[in-house]
Amino acid sequence: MDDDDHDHDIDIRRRALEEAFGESSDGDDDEFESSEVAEEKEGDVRPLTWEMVDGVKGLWLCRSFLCPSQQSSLLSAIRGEGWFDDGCHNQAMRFGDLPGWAAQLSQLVREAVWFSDVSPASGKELSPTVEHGEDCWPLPLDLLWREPLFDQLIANVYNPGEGICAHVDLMRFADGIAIISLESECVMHFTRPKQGESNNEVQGEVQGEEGPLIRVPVLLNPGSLVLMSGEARYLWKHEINRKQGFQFWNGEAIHQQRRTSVTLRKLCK
Ligand SMILES: O=C(O)CCC(=O)C(=O)O
Ligand SMILES: [Fe+2]
Repeated sequence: MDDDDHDHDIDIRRRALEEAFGESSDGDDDEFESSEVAEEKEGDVRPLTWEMVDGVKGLWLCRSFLCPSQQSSLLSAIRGEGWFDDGCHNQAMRFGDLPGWAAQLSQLVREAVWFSDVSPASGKELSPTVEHGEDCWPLPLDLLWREPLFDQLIANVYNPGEGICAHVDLMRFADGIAIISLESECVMHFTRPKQGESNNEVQGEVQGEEGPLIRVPVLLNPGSLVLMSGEARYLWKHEINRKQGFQFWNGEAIHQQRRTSVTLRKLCK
């Protein structure tokens, strides 16, 4: 991509971000936005860098997906739904037409993929352009351009110590799943049985109940976006174990606080 193309792309992305987070003309309370975000728009557009997670094909992480003010706006929008007001519920699901803020979030996911930079850390310093293969996109393009991109959301609130057991998301959901993390950071583990291909690319091996497992930890910082497709979505289980003694990153225990996440998926036809 030459400099002109790059500037043009940044321009498009800036406009897209303005549309998603800009001053609301219809006064819809449903939307999430903030004046800080509006100020940020005047300045540089933050580069959205994507990392391919080593060893887990189809797993991508964008650590800088939402800046702090966007994270606060999103949290306020979620709280504004009143789903968790009674203190008894820690999960809410919506199908079909998503609230305005979730539709905007979906749009931001699409833009984050379309205007992505693949991380040099992954050893593949590529900007995805048409001449590169599908593997260079954080989400395969047929999924990226489906309509709607997502029609189901789950908001989860986890208190310290609470997580989610190892699972593959239900087959009623199509390929291409997004997870946005807010508040406390945490480590999500991806696991799959050791037998099979691509064993030489793995970061860790442990003994699971069903035999040896390949285990790949991923740090989900607040504001990060995870995308799972293909093998990451269908062959690997994901899990967050926040019980005492399980949340470590680089040898250090993670200080746990409340964590909120939004998972966006599409129902199969
Ligand atoms: O809360 C998360 O980060 C993951 C949620 C999840 O995996 C699910 O709801 O299927
Ligand atoms: Fe899941």
